[in-house]
Amino acid sequence: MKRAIDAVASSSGEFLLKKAKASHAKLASGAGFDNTLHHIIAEPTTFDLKNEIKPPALTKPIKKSPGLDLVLYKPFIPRPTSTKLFNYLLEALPWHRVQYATRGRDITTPRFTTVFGCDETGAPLDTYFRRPRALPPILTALTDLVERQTNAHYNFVLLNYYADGDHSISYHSDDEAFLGPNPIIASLSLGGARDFLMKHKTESARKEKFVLDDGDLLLMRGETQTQWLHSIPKRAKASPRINLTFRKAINTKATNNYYRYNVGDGGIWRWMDGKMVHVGKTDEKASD
Ligand SMILES: O=C(O)CCC(=O)C(=O)O
Ligand SMILES: [Fe+2]
Repeated sequence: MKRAIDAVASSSGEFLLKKAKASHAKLASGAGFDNTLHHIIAEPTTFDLKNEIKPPALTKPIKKSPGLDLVLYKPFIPRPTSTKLFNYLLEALPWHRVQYATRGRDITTPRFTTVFGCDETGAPLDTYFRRPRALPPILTALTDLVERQTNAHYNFVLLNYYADGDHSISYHSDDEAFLGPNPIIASLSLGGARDFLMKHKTESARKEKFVLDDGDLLLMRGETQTQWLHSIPKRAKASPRINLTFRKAINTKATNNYYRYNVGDGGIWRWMDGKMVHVGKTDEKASD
C-alpha cells in the first residue's frame, strides 16, 4: 500500500490553514522573520541522550496472534528527557501539512509531518522529487540508540505531530515494496498518550489495542506489516504527541514516496510563540 493513507480528511486542517493565513500575512510584512524556512534549530548542548537513556523498565514481546510480531519497550526514553526531546523537535524542525488527491478527492493529511533521510543507493541528490535531507544530529543520535536497542539498521526517520485529538492516521500498513519484504519499523512516541489500534487484514475479528505513552518504543517486524493494519484514531481529548518512525528505505522510489507524502508542496509550518504557523512555501527543489 502506498503512503496515501489519509482518505479520512480532517476538518481541523482547513481550520488551521485559515488561522495560519492571518499569521502568514503578519509574518510576511513583519520584521525579524527568519527566511531560512527549512532550517533546523541547533539542539541545546544540554542533550546527552546516550547517558540519559536507561535500559527500559519493561521489554515486552507480543506475538499472540498470527503474523503479529511486536516488541514494546516501556519507556525507551524516560522523563524528563522525553519532554525535552518533544519540545525541541516541535520547535526545531520544519513541519508540513501534506495535500494530495486520491480517487478524485483532495486530502489534507490530518496531522503535521516531516521526514529526514535517504536510501543508500548513492543516487545524485538533485535527481529526487525533493532533495533528501540529512538527519539532524539529534535524529542521528536517536537512530543509533534505536538501532542498538532493536538490532536493526535504519536510514529514514518520519515524524508525525498530532496537535490534538482531531489529528489521526487512518488504518494502513507500511508494507511498501520499497522497504523490502517484512520491513522492520521502530516507532517512538513522545508526549500525550494515544491508542494504537491494529486489525488483521483478512481475519477481521482479530484486533489489538495498545496505549502508546510518552517515551514508548514499539518495534514492528516479521509479517506484522503484511498481515496487519494499524491506526491512531481520533479521540475527544488528547495532549500533543510526536511520533517518530525509524525505517530502512532500499531504493530511490522509497525516498521519493516519503518526501512526497511527508513534505509535499503545501508549505512549511513552524512552531512559533506556542502555535504552529504557516511560514511559507516549500522550496520547489531543495528541502534543506
Ligand atoms: O503515530 C503513530 O504511532 C503511528 C504512525 C504511523 O503508523 C506511520 O507513520 O506510518
Ligand atoms: Fe504506519
